[in-house]
Amino acid sequence: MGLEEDIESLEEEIAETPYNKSTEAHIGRLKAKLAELKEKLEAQEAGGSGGGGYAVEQHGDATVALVGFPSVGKSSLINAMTNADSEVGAYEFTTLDVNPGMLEYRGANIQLLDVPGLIEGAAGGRGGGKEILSVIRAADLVIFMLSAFEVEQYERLSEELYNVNIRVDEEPPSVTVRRKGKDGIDVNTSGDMDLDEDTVKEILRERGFINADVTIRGNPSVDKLIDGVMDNRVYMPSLVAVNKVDLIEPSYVDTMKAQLREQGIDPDEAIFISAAEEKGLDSLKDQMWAELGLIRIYMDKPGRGIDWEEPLIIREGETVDDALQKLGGTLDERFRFARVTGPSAIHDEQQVGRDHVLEDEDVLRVVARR
Ligand SMILES: Nc1nc2c(ncn2[C@@H]2O[C@H](COP(=O)(O)OP(=O)(O)OP(=O)(O)O)[C@@H](O)[C@H]2O)c(=O)[nH]1
Repeated sequence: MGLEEDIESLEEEIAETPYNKSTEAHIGRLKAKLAELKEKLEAQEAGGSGGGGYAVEQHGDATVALVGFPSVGKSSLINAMTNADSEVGAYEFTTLDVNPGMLEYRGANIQLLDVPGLIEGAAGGRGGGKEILSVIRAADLVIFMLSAFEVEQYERLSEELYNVNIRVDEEPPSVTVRRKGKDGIDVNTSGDMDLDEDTVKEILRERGFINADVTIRGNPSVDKLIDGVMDNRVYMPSLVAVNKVDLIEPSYVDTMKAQLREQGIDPDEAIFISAAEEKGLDSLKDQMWAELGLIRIYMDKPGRGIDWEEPLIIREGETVDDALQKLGGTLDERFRFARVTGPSAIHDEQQVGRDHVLEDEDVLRVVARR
């Protein structure tokens, strides 16, 4: 049997086995095996089509993937939000049918990618599906784009992403596994786990661990635990944008909101837009900014003063050291200390070291050796 058939028969077996305490460990083992086989298949396909996956070069400070069915308005949104002249890197995607645009917002360059092929069986690996998925996997944020008349499409979209191991708006489960020389598998939990130890052991053995210490925090499900022991899961935030709201009648709003709720989307968190009439775009940009966790650092350059026009863009939680890496050149080697004025500083011109955590709109001056 080929991998595909093996996967299919495992999926059938899982579907046919009732889930209860006495079958939990068995199901855990089957699901772990399934995850292994899928990983193998993925590696095989990536290898077969030109060697080791598709490295998508990152442009700008962050990348956002727009996913949605055909005709929901993805291209229109990219055109409305980006500057047509700044279509950096279009050549890279010509074979992938990915349509990029660069949005300049608060001094940051945010690359928007329209990935149209997703729904055409991408998760099953047909056509250019795999390449498209690797584009999404490399993104920092996913925007689910829905038409106001077809918000139920959300479910298919999120399923597709789940099936290719993209986890949106989920924290990675807290599972650490350390191999050891003997004594089998030892499971340590924080006490609130419902899964049996046997289930954990089955899953780990299936993953190839014979002797290991496993530490699990919280109360993961079988699927989450498997996520925690696999290497090919990616975690990213998402937003839901509902487009074409210019076309809906006021009387339809409640119906649409109810449909959103049925999909598990809080209507207050969805962003209602009209790409055609350029409405709601500021709010979308704002939310994107927040989800991406970008912050602006204004550099105070010797002899040139503070550059308020083109801030250095880094991420929330990053430090002076991260800023130095991003600035490049020899500043890193010559660094002596920095002076910070702004939200992260206790007082103006505070002297700080590499570990200092910066905040949005800090002014940073690097004092370096000559
Ligand atoms: N009324 C209205 N029409 C829109 C809006 N956004 C897009 N459209 C129209 O919807 C159609 C599809 O828009 P596209 O931007 O091509 O959609 P797409 O998602 O990129 O579609 P594919 O390229 O097929 O993946 C076009 O005729 C657009 O003019 C909107 O906000 N309001």
